[in-house]
Amino acid sequence: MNALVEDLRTSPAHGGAIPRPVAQARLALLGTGTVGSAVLARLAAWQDSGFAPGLQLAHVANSRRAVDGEAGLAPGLARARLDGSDQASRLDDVPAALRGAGKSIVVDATASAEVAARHAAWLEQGIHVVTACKLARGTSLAGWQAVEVAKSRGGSQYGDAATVGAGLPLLRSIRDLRAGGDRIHAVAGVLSGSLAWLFNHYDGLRPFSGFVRNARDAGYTEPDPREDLSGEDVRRKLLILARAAGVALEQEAVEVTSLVPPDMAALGRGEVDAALPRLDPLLRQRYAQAYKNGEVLRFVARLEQGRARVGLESLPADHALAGGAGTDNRVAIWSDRYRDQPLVIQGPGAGAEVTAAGLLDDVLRIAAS
Ligand SMILES: NC(=O)C1=CN([C@@H]2O[C@H](COP(=O)(O)OP(=O)(O)OC[C@H]3O[C@@H](n4cnc5c(N)ncnc54)[C@H](OP(=O)(O)O)[C@@H]3O)[C@@H](O)[C@H]2O)C=CC1
Ligand SMILES: N[C@@H](CC=O)C(=O)O
Repeated sequence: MNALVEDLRTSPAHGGAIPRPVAQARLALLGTGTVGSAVLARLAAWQDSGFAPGLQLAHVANSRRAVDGEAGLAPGLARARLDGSDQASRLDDVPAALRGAGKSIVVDATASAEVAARHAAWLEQGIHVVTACKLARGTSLAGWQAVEVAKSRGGSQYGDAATVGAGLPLLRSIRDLRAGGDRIHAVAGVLSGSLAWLFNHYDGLRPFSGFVRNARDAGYTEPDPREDLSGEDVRRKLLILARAAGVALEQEAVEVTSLVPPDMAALGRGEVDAALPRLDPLLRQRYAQAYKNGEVLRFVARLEQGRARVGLESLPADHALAGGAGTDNRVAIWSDRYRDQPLVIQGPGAGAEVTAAGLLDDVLRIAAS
């Protein structure tokens, strides 16, 4: 914490977390990797402190196994129960596992297209979906529309705060502005936590590929880091933001400039790590050019005048989009209200804990609604 700012946790006025009276809700957690494990850890801490006692963990699954708990699984023991389970993971089993008193909520902490393809069907059955995965709303326009239709047919809610900015109040702000009668004019910024981290750390001396491995090991990248490096993950985030802003873009409408050379894009997933050094020459050259101009590299997404694009830019170091540190996303939003000076939202845009917190904020909101 910044030494100039008083840490409120040490202030006598600080009362800690307020126990939250939520109506009963049954959760199915899909995915127990980087993000899913942090969801379990947060639920376990809540259980110990008595926060949100109405939440019950009814089903936990990864791609291989599943475990059910009619009376609720203890979040702190769920991983061990899952590892010892001989029940196969089957998405068809999820609705039955959620049956019972209270609201039913699927928490999608996977990067799976197969799981994303179920979101609309679950919503249509009245099961709420909270997701970190962008594949249902951030790919085809038809997929986005299917979620909208299913929500209204099922009277269900879709929690997507964690899909952009790892839970930063980006989608919420855009929706609140529109709900207040504003029109969004433009959105521009750094939307990738891993690419932010990479370009905040890369020094042009040590190989870029080494930094990619560090970002992956820290849990910032997608399970396949090419999703980040190719700009595809940022394309999805920009599409989700654009659609929330009222711009119904098809995915092909976003111009994406990838950092991944074609020979690396064609490799199987298991071959990617050894091939990462193929990134190094291009990045060394782009860094040297920017450095010579007194500039910095940032991977920027822009939605301006109906045009959407994503790619690496060389920006003056004092440019409005060049600020931030670590995994910070930094996004500027122009609207009727913020015409000259944009609304700027900045904060960590990747990482297990912030993403899990974003997911569970949506769970609490839905459970309490
Ligand atoms: N990491 C971050 O900072 C952020 C991530 N996200 C999003 O969160 C999602 C998860 O990312 P992350 O945790 O890093 O990924 P991981 O690869 O660490 O974990 C993915 C999990 O999904 C499981 N899975 C895959 N298919 C299925 C299936 N059909 N049914 C049930 N579980 C399945 C995997 O199972 P198995 O263990 O068997 O392989 C694994 O446990 C991604 O969509 C990502 O975009 C969003 C914001 C930030
Ligand atoms: N890989 C993503 C994680 C969050 O969505 C990123 O780097 O931003």
